[in-house]
Amino acid sequence: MASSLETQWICGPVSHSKYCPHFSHGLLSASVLPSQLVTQDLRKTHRLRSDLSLRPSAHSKDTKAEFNTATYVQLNAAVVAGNPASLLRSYQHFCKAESDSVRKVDQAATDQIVAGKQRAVTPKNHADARRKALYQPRQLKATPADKTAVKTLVEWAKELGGAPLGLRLAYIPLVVINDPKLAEPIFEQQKSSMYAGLEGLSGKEPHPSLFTGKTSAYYRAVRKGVAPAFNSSNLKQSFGRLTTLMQAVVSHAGSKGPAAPVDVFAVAGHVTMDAISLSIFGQDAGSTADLSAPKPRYAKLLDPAMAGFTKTLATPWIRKLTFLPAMKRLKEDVKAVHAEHERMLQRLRTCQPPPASLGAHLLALTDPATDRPLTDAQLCAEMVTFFIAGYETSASAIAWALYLISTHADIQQRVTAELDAQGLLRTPDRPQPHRLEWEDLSQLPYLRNVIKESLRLWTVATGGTQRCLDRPMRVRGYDLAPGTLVQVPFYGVHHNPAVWERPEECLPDRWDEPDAEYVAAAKSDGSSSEPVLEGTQAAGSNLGDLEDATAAPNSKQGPAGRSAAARRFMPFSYGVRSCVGQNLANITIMTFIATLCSHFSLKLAPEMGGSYGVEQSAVDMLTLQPKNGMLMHCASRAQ
Ligand code: HEM
Repeated sequence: MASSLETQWICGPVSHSKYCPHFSHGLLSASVLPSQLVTQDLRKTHRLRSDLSLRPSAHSKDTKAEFNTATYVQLNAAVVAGNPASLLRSYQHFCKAESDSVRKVDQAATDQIVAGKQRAVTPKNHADARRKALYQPRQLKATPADKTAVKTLVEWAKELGGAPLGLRLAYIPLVVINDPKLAEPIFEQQKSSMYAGLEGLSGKEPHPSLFTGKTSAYYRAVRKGVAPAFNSSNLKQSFGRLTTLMQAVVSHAGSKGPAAPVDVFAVAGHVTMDAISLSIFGQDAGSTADLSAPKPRYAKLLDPAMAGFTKTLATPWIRKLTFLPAMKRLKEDVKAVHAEHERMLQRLRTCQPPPASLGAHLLALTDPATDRPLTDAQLCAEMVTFFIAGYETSASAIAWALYLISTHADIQQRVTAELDAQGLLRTPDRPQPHRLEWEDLSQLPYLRNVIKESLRLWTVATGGTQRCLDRPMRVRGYDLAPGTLVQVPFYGVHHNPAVWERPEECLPDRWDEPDAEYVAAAKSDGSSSEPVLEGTQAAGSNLGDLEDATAAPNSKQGPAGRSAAARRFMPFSYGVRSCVGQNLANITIMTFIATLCSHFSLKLAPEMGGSYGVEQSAVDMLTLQPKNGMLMHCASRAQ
């Protein structure tokens, strides 16, 4: 007998509404997660921590009532990820932040005593100063309902590997699932209405795009029409120009010398912007010509408008309240970006992009409703989508992979050895290695493994996908009603200890295992003896005859001989609405990293604050980005 999820909701009524700039947290903290819930998480993670025999914090008694904003954000992320390991890591960040701020207070007191001002340092003053440093005060009180809620949340997270978690989004049930087996049929459901919140960004006349729209006849026509632009033979045609862009990166890093750090995230942003421009127009956008600029010109316009839209995704109506200074600013940002989109559209209509390009495929599309070419509004929405979906995501993926390489000497050494074997490594004896060629890409399996491991550990699309159920579904004995929102956070899936061995460790060799992208049969079958899903159709593509550039990596077939295996690796999502640009992304990431590592040895700059500093600076703005860039010292291999 199924229990009704309605009686099992882990959250009490929404009692807190804190605006939070991070999408997946913003989504929740704006309307779902009572702050008390998070407070209680802290208490609970104490237990998790001691379960795992970690040293208790000196301040553990104080954490029950107050904590700082950074921790709040971190823990929200962990809750969304629904994963005990991630909760734990967040808590460790919290303890480290705590001890850093307290250490500063202690140091100041010591300095005063040394300077002969010991009378100013009374025990009370000192205790007050420590307390103030510990918490940017946020008084939070937990209700009994919250306590029960958190117990359920953490117990579920721990025992079920995080799936499913029930929350409420503005009183609409939201279920978070990070068990790949349970998540599989969710990918057949329509995207939630949240995506439509991005639609005003492309132009004055908003139109659903490949990314934001529901799976409709129009959607299918567009996907079918653009997918061939991302197949190997078409991408191969612009590969030479991509490697030319990379020569500019090599010159830029070389000109800095080993002493001055290079922000590889910013540089990658220039390259990915040009790569998408190349793909659409057959010409780059000139971004790579000025790699010292912090951002490409278009990104300077797009990023503030995108950030404003992201923050208001769950509440798009708020954008109309232009008497609010933030909304007035957003209106101006959007106006500027619309003007730029207008220019880009004119360029697309007049530049005659090469036949293999994405632009040519876009211009050839027809709307099945009218049987006519796309209107300006439609074309603009599609064109802009590719920049929004592809530019920053690919740059972040490059930055995270380079971060792993630069902080793991053994990994960097193996990447280098592989490049050397291909004659791609610059050495004193080989000052001019051969330029990366298309055929080289398939000869770098270890680098490919490193990139996959990085996409898993540093899942760019952290929050994953959000779908809306169009029919009743039963998930692990819980009945979900039509209209329930279901979120599959890819970060949570990729860190789920129920389906990954040592999920928090960077182990590129795991990808050498056969079927590494799928849940091991024993685990997926053994995780639950009850039927986990009922009332769902068998998993299968809705795309019919669609020629999908991503068909192979997202095949629903699973590994040979195990057609029902669930896919656990989904950096580009899964199934019908998976990333159409993933081939371009993979090629750009691989080309960037192979070229940079061929010419330079990489070391994370001390300014980043080591791994701790990097992890602390990761922000989730729809995608996981290194907020402070990714500074690296690039030492030429020619010396
Ligand atoms: C590392 C880089 C990238 C990552 C991690 C990534 C990830 C994703 C994910 C997770 C989705 C599904 C989103 C959802 O369901 O909410 C998606 C969709 C999409 N991506 Fe990417 N993406 C990347 C690069 C690109 C590039 C380079 C392009 C094109 C230039 C692109 C174009 C798209 C489009 C158009 C969609 C919507 C597809 C559909 O619904 O049919 N992406 N991407």
